[in-house]
Amino acid sequence: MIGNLTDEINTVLLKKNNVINALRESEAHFHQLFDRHSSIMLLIDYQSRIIVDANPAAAKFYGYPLEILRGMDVSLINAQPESEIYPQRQKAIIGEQNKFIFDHRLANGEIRTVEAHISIVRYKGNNLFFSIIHDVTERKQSEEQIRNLAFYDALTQLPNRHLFIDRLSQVMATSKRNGQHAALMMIDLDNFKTLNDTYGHGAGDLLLIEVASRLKSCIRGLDTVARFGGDEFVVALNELGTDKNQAMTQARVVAEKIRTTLSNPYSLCINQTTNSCAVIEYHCTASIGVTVFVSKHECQDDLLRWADMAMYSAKEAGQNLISFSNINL
Ligand SMILES: Nc1nc2c(ncn2[C@@H]2O[C@H](COP(=O)(O)OP(=O)(O)OP(=O)(O)O)[C@@H](O)[C@H]2O)c(=O)[nH]1
Repeated sequence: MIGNLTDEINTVLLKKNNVINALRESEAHFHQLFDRHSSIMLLIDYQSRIIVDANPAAAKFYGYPLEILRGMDVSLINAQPESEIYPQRQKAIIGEQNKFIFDHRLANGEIRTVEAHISIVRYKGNNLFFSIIHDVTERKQSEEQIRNLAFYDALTQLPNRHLFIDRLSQVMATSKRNGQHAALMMIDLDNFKTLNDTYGHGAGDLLLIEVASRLKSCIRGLDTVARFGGDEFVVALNELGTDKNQAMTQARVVAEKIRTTLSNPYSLCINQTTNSCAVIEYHCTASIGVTVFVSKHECQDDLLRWADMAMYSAKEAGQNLISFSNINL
């Protein structure tokens, strides 16, 4: 009887030892993998936000000695405010999301964009984030460049026609919702071709860049200015008054500001191919067509056509003028 019991106890103890050995072996395997892997890996206690463990690849990437990185508060690495990190952390804890984009600060102060693949592991009795980090800074920059090429004019950095059409839809939707008027302006430079023909394309480019900057200075943050192409620019004014006459006056004030600002002399640096640069003073004006609308039944094409027609009326009436479309009023 006692002999049987001793055998059973021995069997249980043997099994327990086997389990402990297996666990130790598995932990040793994990650590070997963790230490030798070329991917950046962090184990973070998500309660205290302390980096419990980091591998040599992480130390190399972040630029801290391993013994400093281990035990460091992860908020020293996070370059974003806690208010942005907190909701992400909660999603990782409940397993709703496991891939995140963060800005991480290296020891030398440089900010890198990283993609963190996070899973929850139990390690030495604690629940930890096991985070595998990929540096995606260059990829994000390329994506940003592609986005810029698709939506922004390369010369002036203003939104292009594509982005403007989208913004105009938003302006129309806002007007439909709140009953406030909005305005669309078509701005075309007068005799711009002469500048290109006289001083070269480079001088023309400089003027277009300056025009873009002056246009931006004439509008509010909620308005949009874009380059439609060539020497043609467009402006959308948002949230003008609900009263038609008031909205017309507001649009006229902005159009007049644009007209006078653009007609101020331009200092252009020509002959940029050589090291010397001759500065010329150039005068250029613009013809402006305006359509003021409260979005009910109008479609974008009509608005653009009306503003365009008004702009041509201004050109035909002698240039450097503002003309209002009255079709939709
Ligand atoms: N420098 C430069 N010129 C451009 C660019 N895009 C278009 N152009 C030139 O802009 C000019 C536009 O021609 P028009 O619309 O006839 O210009 P305009 O002389 O202002 O004529 P009006 O509008 O009737 O006053 C052409 O000479 C184009 O070659 C650009 O990116 N840079």
